[in-house]
Amino acid sequence: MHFIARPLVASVARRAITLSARDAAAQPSARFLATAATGATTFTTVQVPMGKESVTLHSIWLRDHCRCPACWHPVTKQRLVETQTIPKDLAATDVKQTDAQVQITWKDGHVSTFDKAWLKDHAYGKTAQFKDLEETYEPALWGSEIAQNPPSVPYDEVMDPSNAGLRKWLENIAIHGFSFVKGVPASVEKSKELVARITFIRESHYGGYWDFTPNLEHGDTAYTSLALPAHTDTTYFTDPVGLQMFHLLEHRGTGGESLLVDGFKVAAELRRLHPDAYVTLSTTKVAAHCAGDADTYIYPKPRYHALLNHDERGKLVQIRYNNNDRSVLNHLSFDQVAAYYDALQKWQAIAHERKDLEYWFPLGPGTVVIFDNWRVMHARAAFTGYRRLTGCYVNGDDWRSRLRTVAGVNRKMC
Ligand SMILES: C[N+](C)(C)CCCC[C@H](N)C(=O)O
Ligand SMILES: O=C(O)CCC(=O)C(=O)O
Ligand SMILES: [Fe+2]
Repeated sequence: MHFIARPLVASVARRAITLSARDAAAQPSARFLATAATGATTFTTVQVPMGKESVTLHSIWLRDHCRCPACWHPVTKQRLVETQTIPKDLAATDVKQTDAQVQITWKDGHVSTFDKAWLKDHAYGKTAQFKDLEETYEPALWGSEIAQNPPSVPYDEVMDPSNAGLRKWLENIAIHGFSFVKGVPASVEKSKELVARITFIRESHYGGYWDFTPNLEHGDTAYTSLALPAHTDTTYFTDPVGLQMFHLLEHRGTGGESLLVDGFKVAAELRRLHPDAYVTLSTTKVAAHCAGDADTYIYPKPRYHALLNHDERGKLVQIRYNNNDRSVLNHLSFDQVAAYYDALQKWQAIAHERKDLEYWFPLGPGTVVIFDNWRVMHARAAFTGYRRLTGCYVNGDDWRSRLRTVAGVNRKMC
């Protein structure tokens, strides 16, 4: 009986667990927020002519999005209209259209003029709510084959003020999740100048541009000569760092090779092979900490986060995984703990044991690597001897902003 029941119980339990993991993710507050969002309030609407067709939009939305210079600052692209002053029963006294525009006269005399192209982009309701109108770079997932042609840009091209090389460097990161820069003068100064082509460095309790050896200067295994398994950094920050850059300036000893693994590829494999585990790692939230220094004890707020994180359209946008830095599991139910470890080990079997997903390479003076810490995991082989690794962090928002500006992405989402 015991043996026969086990698979049945396990599968039912797993289904229940998956559901409860989902429930656990949809905390009461999320459920409350969902109902609150549908609270009924009546607003007047305007039938906006769009050529032969028309679209029904709320008057308050139209007035709130008025683009006249008194309502929307033409330079700063900031709203000036005070939304709270817009009456719920605001009525339009006249609506006129030309080929390219629609002009609405409100009963208070204010006139709002909209480009039809803008309205077409942003009119909500019938069409899908979440539109990303700006150019986005589709990730190209990779495995060990990336070694044949790793994304790289020569140093002097990145430093060229034309920004063509900088754009290539940033597009490499957006598409492949990482890029080398070769021919970098082997100094901290020149490495700092290089990263400054993107933007400012993200300071942390590790400092700004770090330059370290295995001397336990900080209470973290990165400051030892131990091997480090594939991970993303700073899972204990509320906002894990966006980029990480390494420039190994000196190593007198053996080992210490670097590894990159495409976390999005690992996630795609997990989804293909173990969809339940993908859901569990997308909905079960765990904690992480940084507590190795006497004067530092960091964990995020809110405290718990999933390993796989998606945007509002369900697109995977962030891997948050560092098994060494994960905190004690004391907030899950008995069954959720089992489901979590089952899913985690399925993730780890792909992330840590699939040679076909590993890209090992040697760092060294002159070779800089930079990677998207929200997507690409990094690791290090154990090493001996004196090893001086330098590098820095960069905020995710700031490197993505720099890419948009050098790529001339239009600002349709303002
Ligand atoms: C990069 N640097 C050596 C400064 C810090 C390393 C921090 C390592 C930490 N366990 C984490 O994963 O975030
Ligand atoms: O020493 C290395 O090559 C990298 C160590 C590491 O993971 C880190 O510093 O974040
Ligand atoms: Fe790391």
